[in-house]
Amino acid sequence: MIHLQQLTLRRGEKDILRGVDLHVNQGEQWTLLGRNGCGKSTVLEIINGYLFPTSGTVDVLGSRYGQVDVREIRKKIGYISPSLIEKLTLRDPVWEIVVGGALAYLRIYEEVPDALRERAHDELERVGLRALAAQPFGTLSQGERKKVLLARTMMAEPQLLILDEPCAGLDLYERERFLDALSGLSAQNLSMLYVTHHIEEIVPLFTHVALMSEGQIVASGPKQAVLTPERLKAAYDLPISIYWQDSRPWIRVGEEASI
Ligand SMILES: Nc1ncnc2c1ncn2[C@@H]1O[C@H](COP(=O)(O)OP(=O)(O)OP(=O)(O)O)[C@@H](O)[C@H]1O
Repeated sequence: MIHLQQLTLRRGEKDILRGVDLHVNQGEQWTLLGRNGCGKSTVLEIINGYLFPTSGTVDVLGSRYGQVDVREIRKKIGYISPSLIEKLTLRDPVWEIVVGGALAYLRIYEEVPDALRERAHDELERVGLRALAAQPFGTLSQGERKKVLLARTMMAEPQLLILDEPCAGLDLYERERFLDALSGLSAQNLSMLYVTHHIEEIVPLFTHVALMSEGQIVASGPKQAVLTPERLKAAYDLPISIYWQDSRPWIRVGEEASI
């Protein structure tokens, strides 16, 4: 699904990426963790074809970037970036925002076929928001808006879902509802790459973790193998205790590493 090999990205005097390797296979659901500024969003922008590495190779959904029209690949990728909400029109009804995902439009200016309108309502149903379909997008809570983005993204039937800190700014309740909605969407033919600062967001849905530090992936693989106190300490420069409950990790910052 995603194969990044030895990616580097240099901007001026700064090496933003310093040899990133990442291999995401079909049916795997990944989270990408790392401190502020370590290069996570840059990696996502490269995968979406908005940034090009200085060196290294990028293969996404079987195509090598540089040899294909990335706009074609982008149609198969659902990308929920922090700036997406700002591009949408707050007075548009929720169902129209969702329909826009199928047409790759930010606003709808044409008659929407009934079948598409129905699909938008079905996607809203999947994330538990059908009742809000006619409401202006701007009247929804932050958590509801994030779930609308999810429904919108699924309209394009992506094979890859890339989410950059989708739960940022959500309260505990909204965060859990969002993660439930995301878990409800998971399917064998959909892979995810989810960036977060919060280890407890690595719900059972997620199978793999990549840990980034200073422009490199310092560990990657099945989540239980990667999320060890030693590795987290190295990545975050803090003593961190971790314990698992129902395949979900919880952390505590502190010296006593044996919870
Ligand atoms: N155009 C640019 N020119 C110079 N430096 C840049 C440019 N774009 C990004 N950077 C730097 O690259 C580094 C990585 O940024 P990036 O946004 O990928 O980090 P991140 O891990 O997503 O951070 P955060 O968790 O804070 O969102 C940062 O230090 C940032 O300042």
